[in-house]
Amino acid sequence: QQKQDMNNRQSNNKILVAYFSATGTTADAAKKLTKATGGELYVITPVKPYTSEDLDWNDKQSRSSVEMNDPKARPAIKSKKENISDYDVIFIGYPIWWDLAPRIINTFIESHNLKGKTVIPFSTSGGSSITNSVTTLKHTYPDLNWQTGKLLNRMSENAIHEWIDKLEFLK
Ligand SMILES: Cc1cc2nc3c(=O)[nH]c(=O)nc-3n(C[C@H](O)[C@H](O)[C@H](O)COP(=O)(O)O)c2cc1C
Repeated sequence: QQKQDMNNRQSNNKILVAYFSATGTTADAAKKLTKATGGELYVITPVKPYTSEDLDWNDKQSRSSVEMNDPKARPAIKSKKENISDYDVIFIGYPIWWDLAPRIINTFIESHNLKGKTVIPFSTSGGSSITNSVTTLKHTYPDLNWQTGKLLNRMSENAIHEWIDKLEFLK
């Protein structure tokens, strides 16, 4: 039955799993999600990779601190996803930074036309919930069709499958 569902889903929706990951945790979650959805994986790559110094949240002058303190910061991305118009459903994954999505997620969203698509955030964190980051994204981009996001901390492939199977808009 599950196999059947997957096949139906693939024929009805084209799914993209786009993510940014600085240290690999969100990348792992994105790969599991890709398997569970039958979607295509897409890495949001910064032109300038984040070093461990860049990620030092104790340093107010670190790159991540400076970017997150500036709502208008838009770190450049290496490339745009071609043919984004082909996709119906876009998962967007990111690590929680200061209770928000990293600014590079804004760069990704603003570089592509996501209007009319179903957009589902997912993230990993050190313990914070995804809620505030999703509220902020919804507020910043009210014209997009946002769905409730999910924190995928330490989630198994099976648990991700269970979540996916409950999403009506994927059916
Ligand atoms: C600059 C920075 C800020 C962070 N802020 C938070 C936070 O507010 N809450 C939290 O739970 N974790 C926070 N974290 C931890 C990351 O969300 C967590 O380690 C995440 O899984 C990293 O994902 P990645 O390996 O895909 O980059 C922060 C990490 C960094 C580097």
